[in-house]
Amino acid sequence: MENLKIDISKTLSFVSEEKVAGYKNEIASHIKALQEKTGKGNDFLGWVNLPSSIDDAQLADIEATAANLKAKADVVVVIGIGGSYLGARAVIDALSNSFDHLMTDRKNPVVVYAGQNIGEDYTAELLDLLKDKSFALVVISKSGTTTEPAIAFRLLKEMLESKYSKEESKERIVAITDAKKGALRTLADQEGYKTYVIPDDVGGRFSVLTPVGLLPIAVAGVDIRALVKGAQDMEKITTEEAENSAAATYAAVRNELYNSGKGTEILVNYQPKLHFVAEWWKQLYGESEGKENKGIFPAACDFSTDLHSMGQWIQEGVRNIFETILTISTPNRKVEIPTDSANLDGLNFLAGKRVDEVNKMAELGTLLAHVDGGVPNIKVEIPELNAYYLGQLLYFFEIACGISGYILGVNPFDQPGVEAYKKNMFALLEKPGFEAETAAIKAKL
Ligand SMILES: O=P(O)(O)OC[C@H]1O[C@](O)(CO)[C@@H](O)[C@@H]1O
Repeated sequence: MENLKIDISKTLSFVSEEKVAGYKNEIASHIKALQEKTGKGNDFLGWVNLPSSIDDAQLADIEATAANLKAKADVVVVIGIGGSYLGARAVIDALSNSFDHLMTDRKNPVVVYAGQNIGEDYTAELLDLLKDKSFALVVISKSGTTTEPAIAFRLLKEMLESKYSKEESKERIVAITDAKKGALRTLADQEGYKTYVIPDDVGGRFSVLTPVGLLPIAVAGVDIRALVKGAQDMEKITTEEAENSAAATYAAVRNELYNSGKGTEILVNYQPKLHFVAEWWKQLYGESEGKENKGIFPAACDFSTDLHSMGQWIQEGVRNIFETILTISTPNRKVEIPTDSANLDGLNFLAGKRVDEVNKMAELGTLLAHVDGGVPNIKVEIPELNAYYLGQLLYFFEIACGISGYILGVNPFDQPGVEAYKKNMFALLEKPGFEAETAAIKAKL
């Protein structure tokens, strides 16, 4: 059976193969440090062997809860932000019909999201939508105090409780949070909600394979067993192949590109369903590496859509970028381009070809043009877009991120910089306890 593959040949006119291979010894020691939990941030390494630790009972319990929510609700609102949101959305969007929300005759509820922004119109429109819908809530917050999901949960819980009895509402809320501490844990225990634990040693951006991701993904009807199996296999492959693995190669080449002045990486897809995989990847790499005034800036583009907006910049702008193309060998569906007798658009030369053949030539043509234009290209390829290969891909990016962060020399498992905006926001909102910060910030305005 084929596995995820990496091809770095189109970076090798920019960085030397010897230099990329030269990271191997260092990488071997970083993988050992991740496995043995001896490196920086070692109290947040629970994700490293997470796939292989997931057992049948855990999956069965999540599937049972998902079935319960499916039976009760037409709409399930997943409340969370950052790592408590992006993993679920990445997998659900990648594996659902592109027009899922318009599908009738459904087997699974529509999953919608809240608490990932503080847009008042978004919030009002969601509340309007839910008035006439049978709905349930999956609230996800490790800390239980993150402002965005806490506001959304307060509003949605109030609405749920006014629509159903208090007792029924408890059956329609699942909380995923810390085992012992935090506001959400306290509330969930008081109210008797069904809960799942976010392990202490798994940070938000590495939590997609915990109930944080698995429960919403199961609610959407995705096969979580196949997803976990893919991640387990990639864990095994990476452990066995270590410094010769695809993850090690990715970590090495992106660091070598960074050291040669390429400070921005654009994750490129040719399947719009992968848009949120890129959003998940952006948080994974951005929060892990962007610190101590260092780190590759993780950006993303959906091609060929964005070739008609960002293509000019990528082809001819500042030469400080490289691309990582996420490619799917074979699409799940088949559509052939028809013949047209008038041929006014001149496309009869494509008649009988599959749409994906055109897409693949757009991909190859773009790759060659961008490399000629001074943009190194890495290619990460999975055979098909399904739960199994997505599981491989998620773990591949996670382990490569850990290795890459250690090469960079930072602690890839903290995110101290995220607190700055929160502190200012609380000061501006005059949160009790922030009196000194309020006075200081008001003096700046
Ligand atoms: O699950 P919580 O505690 O609400 O945090 C959500 C997100 O906020 C952060 O702590 C900071 O953005 C992320 O790491 C995390 O994924």
